[in-house]
Amino acid sequence: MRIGLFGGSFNPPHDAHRLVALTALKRLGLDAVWWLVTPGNPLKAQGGLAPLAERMTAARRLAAHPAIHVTDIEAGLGTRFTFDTIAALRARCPGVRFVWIMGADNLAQFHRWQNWRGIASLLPIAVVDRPGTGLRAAAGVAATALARYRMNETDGLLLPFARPPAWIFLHGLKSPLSSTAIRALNGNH
Ligand SMILES: Nc1ncnc2c1ncn2[C@@H]1O[C@H](COP(=O)(O)OP(=O)(O)OP(=O)(O)O)[C@@H](O)[C@H]1O
Ligand SMILES: O=C(O)c1ccc[n+]([C@@H]2O[C@H](COP(=O)([O-])O)[C@@H](O)[C@H]2O)c1
Repeated sequence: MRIGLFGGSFNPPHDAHRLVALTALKRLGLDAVWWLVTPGNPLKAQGGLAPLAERMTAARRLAAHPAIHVTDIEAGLGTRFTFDTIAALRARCPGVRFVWIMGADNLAQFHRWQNWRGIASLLPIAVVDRPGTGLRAAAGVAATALARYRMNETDGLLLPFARPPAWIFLHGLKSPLSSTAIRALNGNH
């Protein structure tokens, strides 16, 4: 089993989340993508964060795909830091090949995540391009530090089997959508 882990605030979820998941499913040859709806991103202020149950319901409605599973696994595990979540999932699912999926904006600040080098040594990572952030991400601290482990974009199907550290930057269809913009439209910052 090859499973993509796509963590996010999903506050609210939008079509770009679905596009990222579908891109990863196809380009990495995954069996499924699990959306890990976070109880709260450790680096983001929690003001304005909708309740987890509300974000779960909206994410399930939006995902609507047999290979996308929307979960609140981090609430169940009692983890918030991605390193802890991945370590717990790997211990529970020894036969599964997990891949971490994130947008390019998160690669740009990946070096601020707790034990980010540890995350990169636990599992392969797929970064999906995002308008306005791709160049900054590709030249950032984490991308530079991990440069020698970057795989060719055409080798996506090999990524789930690669020994970490290993990562890939997927370009292709890009969506400008963001939860921030949707909250602003709804008058809810
Ligand atoms: N338009 C997009 N293109 C590529 N990746 C995206 C896009 N929107 C979100 N992502 C990625 O999806 C994951 C979850 O993102 P998140 O739920 O924080 O959405 P967001 O739109 O970035 O929210 P906010 O605007 O509140 O920061 C992250 O890895 C993020 O990089
Ligand atoms: O572990 C960390 O230190 C860490 C710091 C920032 C973000 N994350 C995770 O990154 C994922 C994307 O978060 P977000 O808010 O950009 O959607 C989500 O699963 C967060 O828990 C994790």
